[in-house]
Amino acid sequence: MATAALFRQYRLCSGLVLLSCTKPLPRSAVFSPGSTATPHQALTNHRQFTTTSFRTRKMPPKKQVVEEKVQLGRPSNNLKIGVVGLPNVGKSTFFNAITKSAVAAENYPFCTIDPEESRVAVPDERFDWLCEQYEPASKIPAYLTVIDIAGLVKGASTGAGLGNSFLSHINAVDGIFHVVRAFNDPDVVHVEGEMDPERDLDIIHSELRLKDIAMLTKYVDANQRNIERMGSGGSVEDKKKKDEFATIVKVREWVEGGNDVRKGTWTNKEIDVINGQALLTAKPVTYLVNLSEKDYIRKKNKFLPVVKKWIDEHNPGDKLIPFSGDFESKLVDMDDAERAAYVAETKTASAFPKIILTGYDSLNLMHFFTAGHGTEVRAWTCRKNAKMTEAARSIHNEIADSLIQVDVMKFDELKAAGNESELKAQGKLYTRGKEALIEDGDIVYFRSGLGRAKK
Ligand SMILES: Nc1ncnc2c1ncn2[C@@H]1O[C@H](COP(=O)(O)OP(=O)(O)OP(=O)(O)O)[C@@H](O)[C@H]1O
Ligand SMILES: [Mg+2]
Repeated sequence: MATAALFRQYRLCSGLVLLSCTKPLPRSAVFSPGSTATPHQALTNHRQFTTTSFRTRKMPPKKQVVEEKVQLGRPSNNLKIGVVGLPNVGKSTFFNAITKSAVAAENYPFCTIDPEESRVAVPDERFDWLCEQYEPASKIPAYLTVIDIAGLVKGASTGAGLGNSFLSHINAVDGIFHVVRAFNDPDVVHVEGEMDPERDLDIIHSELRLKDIAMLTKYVDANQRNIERMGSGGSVEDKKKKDEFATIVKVREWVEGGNDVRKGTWTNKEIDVINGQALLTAKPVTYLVNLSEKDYIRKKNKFLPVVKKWIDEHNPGDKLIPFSGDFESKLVDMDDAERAAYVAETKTASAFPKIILTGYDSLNLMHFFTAGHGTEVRAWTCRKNAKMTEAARSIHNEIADSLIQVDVMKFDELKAAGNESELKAQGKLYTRGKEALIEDGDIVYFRSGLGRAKK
């Protein structure tokens, strides 16, 4: 009763103080139940504070509004990466080994026709540490979805090989693992005859670009007359259509100039238009160079510098990772002890952890964790720079829609503290609002209107 009365008084008094001020009060000036100052004294203190501070303090610089950069690609937490390349270069061999699947991977071109999809766990030492700490009944890592796609040949964009439809399979993925053959095995047929990774890169690169040009041209042809009819004036809607048309023409010129869409510098408005077109060369690419086992173990292959040079010239900044389909297939078929012995004997490790992490990163993905003692430790995938609400959406829409606030532990601080109770005792359990950005590796607890977020 007494507390309620005090609280009412506090609200009334502080309301009075705040109402009579034009500027927000500094913390020290606000009347509070614990303070010995009366509301009047608090206000006087505040006035003294503001009068002196006007003389001595400079006005803070105006805050610059930084426009958030729109990202190329789908804004989803469930992105997929497709394995692309010429026929018979080892795409299905790679897919089988990395996803521990068993799709047909035989020595003849167009062995794969329909796309195959599978998931691979994203390796993360932080996840392993959390599992040791929380001893959960269920351990669910983050996953990357990989899709094995049929081989492309020269002229695919105009229907050659098994046709244009294969390019539409690439349309359905968000990023590309481009497999380049650099193993020289006369028994494995090469669709172009001789080995020549530079030519192979040119073929895939130009087929993807030609398909984009065809899609952009289709748009231009369908809209040109309409845009011309609009003239220079027009409604807001007309202006929007004209801007969109101008962007498409600009993007087509860029691609016709031999460039991939993802390497252009685009404004946010242009990116919105590009994202509406699902262009193939807008997708991020990681180049995977398939070596013989011998070359992979000795870390030497005459084609590697050629591929590197090609990437630097055409798509600087894109990642190149050498691997060996042969070596990886062998490792997958071994049991743990055999694998460890083979890795030690050859002094060579699998390229897969690096490939998975690079692919995941190229899609702008990261993960955060939920962890409960004895229950579940789980890594959830979301886009980099996601707000708490978007991150919550990767768990459940209803949690995102009724999110109130989030308890956050930082992984490094948790590890340094040793456990959750010690971390809390150190005051390092943070509360974040739903608009705050989530960071890679955060261990979170979403507090939503639904009650406690399911772990
Ligand atoms: N690093 C390697 N060294 C030697 N042979 C390899 C290597 N990688 C794959 N191969 C062999 O190449 C052949 C073709 O492989 P795979 O079926 O995986 O190719 P693909 O790219 O999926 O072909 P397609 O486009 O026809 O589906 C298989 O016989 C496979 O064993
Ligand atoms: Mg295949």
